[in-house]
Amino acid sequence: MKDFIQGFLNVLYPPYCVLCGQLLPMEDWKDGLCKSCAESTPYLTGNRCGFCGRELEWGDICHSCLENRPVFERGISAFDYEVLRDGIARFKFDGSREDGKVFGRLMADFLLSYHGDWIEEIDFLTGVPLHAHKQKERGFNQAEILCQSISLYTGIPYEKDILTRTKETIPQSKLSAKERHKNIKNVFIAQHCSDKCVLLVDDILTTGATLNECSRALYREGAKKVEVFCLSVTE
Ligand SMILES: O=P(O)(O)OC[C@H]1O[C@H](OP(=O)(O)OP(=O)(O)O)[C@H](O)[C@@H]1O
Repeated sequence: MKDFIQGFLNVLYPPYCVLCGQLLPMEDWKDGLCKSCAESTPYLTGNRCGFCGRELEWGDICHSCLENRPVFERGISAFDYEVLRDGIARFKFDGSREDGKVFGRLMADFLLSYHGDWIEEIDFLTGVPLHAHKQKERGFNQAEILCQSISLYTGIPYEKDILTRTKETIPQSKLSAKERHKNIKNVFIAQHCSDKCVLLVDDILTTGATLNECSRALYREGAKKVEVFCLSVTE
């Protein structure tokens, strides 16, 4: 009976790979990934900017982070946004939380595989908050789902409600780079982070303005160190 119901659900909602979107026969479905993406997950590795994770030809910091030097200590991103564009849209805008849990699991795998040395010093993870109205409308906060999953697979504690977004802002995705910095200025407040090393999580880094403003708020409340971990970074 259970198999019958599962088979029926698979016809209604065929399983697909959260990374490439390919529809999958059940036997090829492996924890939300197709065989090819599971065997060769397109993580961002190699020489990367120490703040945003963009590829570098030389040096330690990309042009964009040199121009607007982030206040956070360092940062990493697991994927190129172009690879995840459709997947993030399914997660955030179609409400596919299960996809978000897989993304979080992949972030945990990326952290453990390539930046394992970060884990020891981190006191807790926290996510970029949505404004209460937007969270009600969306039904969830994408960063929270990522944090829960990262915490589950790495053992790093997840602390909710450390950051609050005090103003309902225009989505960054609708604005130019210059407007984004202005739009997000002073909209976050933080609590319960004094003397803590915080790993701040979000889904997309474009200008870095959002993560930077959250970091400012955390430092204002006495955080010892803020490090940033993003699911994806744009070109
Ligand atoms: O690096 P930045 O230039 O600051 O942009 C990144 C932010 O933009 C997106 O959110 P957005 O405000 O568009 O809202 P959303 O959650 O509805 O996508 C994304 O979720 C990040 O939080």
